[in-house]
Amino acid sequence: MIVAFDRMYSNFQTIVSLHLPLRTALALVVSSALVVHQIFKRYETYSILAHVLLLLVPPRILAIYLEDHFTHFLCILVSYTLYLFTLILSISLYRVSPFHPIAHYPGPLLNKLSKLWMVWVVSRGKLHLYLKGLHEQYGDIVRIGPNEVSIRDPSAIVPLMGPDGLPKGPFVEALANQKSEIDLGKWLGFFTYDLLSDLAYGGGSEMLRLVASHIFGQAPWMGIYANYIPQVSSTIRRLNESEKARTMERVKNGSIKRDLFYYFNNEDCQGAESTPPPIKVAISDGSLSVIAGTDTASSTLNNLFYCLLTHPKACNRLREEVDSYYPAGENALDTKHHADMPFLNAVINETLRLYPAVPSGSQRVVIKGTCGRAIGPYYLPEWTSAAVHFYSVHRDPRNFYPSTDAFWPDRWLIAAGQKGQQFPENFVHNAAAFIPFSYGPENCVGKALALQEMRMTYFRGGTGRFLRINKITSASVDFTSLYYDNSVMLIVLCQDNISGVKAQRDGFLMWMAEILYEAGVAAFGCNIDQ
Ligand code: HEM
Repeated sequence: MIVAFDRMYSNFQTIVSLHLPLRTALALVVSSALVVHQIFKRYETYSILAHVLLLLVPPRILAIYLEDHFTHFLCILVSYTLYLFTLILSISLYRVSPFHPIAHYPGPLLNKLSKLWMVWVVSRGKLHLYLKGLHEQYGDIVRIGPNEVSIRDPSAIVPLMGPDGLPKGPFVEALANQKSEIDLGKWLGFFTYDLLSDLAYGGGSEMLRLVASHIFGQAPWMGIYANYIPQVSSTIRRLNESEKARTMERVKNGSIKRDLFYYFNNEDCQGAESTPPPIKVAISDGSLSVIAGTDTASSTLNNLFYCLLTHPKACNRLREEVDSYYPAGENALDTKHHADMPFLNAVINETLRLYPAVPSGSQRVVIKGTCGRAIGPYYLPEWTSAAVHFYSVHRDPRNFYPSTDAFWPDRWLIAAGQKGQQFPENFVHNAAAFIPFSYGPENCVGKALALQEMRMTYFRGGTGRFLRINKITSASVDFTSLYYDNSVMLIVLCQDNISGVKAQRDGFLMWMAEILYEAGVAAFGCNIDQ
C-alpha cells in the first residue's frame, strides 16, 4: 500500500514538476493561500472535506515545487508554514482593515480578528457582563466578532426581530438547509446557543452540554470537529438515545392528556398537517421544547427566589398580596387571580428585567445575496449576524430609571398607574425595551406557559430538585418562610399552608445543604451578578 502510494506520488511529481526558481515557488504558495482566503470569504463552510481540500491539499502539492531547493521534509514544512501563515495573515489583515464591510462599527481588536476570543470569554461564564462592559465602552452597537455585532439600542428591536425582521442566526438556518435527515445531536448544541446563550447554572451532563453548546455557538466549526472526539460524541449519543426512547414510548402510548406532544405529533388531526410528522421531527420538536423550556424557566425561578430572599420587605408584601387574594380556605392553585395580582406580576417582571434568562439575545442574520439591511439607525451588510443584548437594554438607565440595577418591583406598578404610587422625578419606564421573551414572530413560544409557571411556583415549588437559589448567605435568607415538602419546595405565602409541612423541616435543611454544596462546588457563577 505504502509502496503503491509512493509510486503514485512520484508519478504525480513527475507530471507537475516544473523546476521553478525558489522565489517563484514561494510566490506560488503565497498566491494560493490568498486565493483560498477569497474562497473562504465567499463560501463560509463547515464541511470537513472542504476544510481538508482547502487547507491541507494545496500546500502538500505545492511542496513539490520546493523539492529542487530543500530536503523532502523541509519542503513540506516550508510549504505548510508559509501557506497557513499567509492565509491567517491575509484573513486577519482583512478583518481589521477599513475594507471589511462592518469596519465602521467599533469593537476590541481581538473580537474583530477572530471568534476564538469569544470562545474564551464564554468558557468563563460571564458573557453577559463582558458584552455589557463593551456596550458601556463602545456604545450602542459593538462589533463582537469578525462578522457579528451586538446591539443595545431598543430602536433596533422591531426591524431586527419584528414581522419584517431578519431570520435566525446561521446555525438555525443551516439546520433548515439540511437536505437529508438531521443529526439531532450535532445541531442540538448549536440551537441551545441561540436559545440559552448566557445561562450560568450547574448540573452534570446538562452543564457539559451547555458549556459545549456555548463554545460551539461561538465557533460552529469546532462543533463539527468535536463530534469526532469520543467523549463528546458519546455524550451526544447518550442524549440522542434517551430523547429517542422517550419519544418512541410517548408515540406508542398515545395521549393521556393534551400535552405539548399531542400537538407536535398532530394527534388532534387538525391544523395545517393532519398526519403525524416523521419520528425524527417529533424527536427534535420534543427535545427543543424541553431544552428551551427547562433551563430558562428554572434559572428565572432561581433568580426570582434570590431577589425575594434578599429583599424581605418585597417578600412580605407579596405574602400579603397572596393572602388577600387567597384567604385561608381558598385554593391558591386556582389560577383565577394569578394574572391580576399586581405585585406578583411586578416581582416576576422585575426579575426578568434584571436577569433575563437569555441575556445575550437571539441571533439574527442578514442573508447572503441580499444588499444588506437597515436595522433602525444601523446598516448591516449581508452575512452579518446581529443580536440585541437583552441584558444591556434592560439595565440601561435610558430605559429604566431610577434604581436601574436594583430590584425595585414598584417601577412596574408606577408605570401601570397603580393607585397610591408616587411618580419619582425623572422616572423612565420604556416598556418596549423589556424583551425577556424576545420579540416578533419568532419569539418564545412558551411565554404564556412560562409566566403561568412562575405564578404557580409561588404556591407549589414546581421544579423540585432543579430549583436552586443562586447565592445564599445566612444573613440574607429568611428561613422561616421556606419549608420543604418531600419532592417540591414550598414557599409558604398562605397562612393555612404552614401546618403539615413543619414535620419535613429536616428534609428542608438537607435540601438547603445540597443547594449550598452545589453552589459552592459548581463554580459556574450561579449568581449572575458576580
Ligand atoms: C422564563 C422562562 C423563559 C424565557 C425567559 C424564555 C425566553 C426565550 C427566548 C428569549 C427565546 C428566543 C426567541 C427568539 O429567537 O426570538 C425563546 C425561544 C423558545 N422558547 Fe422560551 N423562554 C422561557 C420559557 C419557555 C418554556 C416554558 C417553553 C416551553 C414550551 C419555551 C419554549 C421555547 C421554544 C420552543 C423556543 C424556540 C422558538 C423558535 O425558535 O421558534 N420557552 N425563549
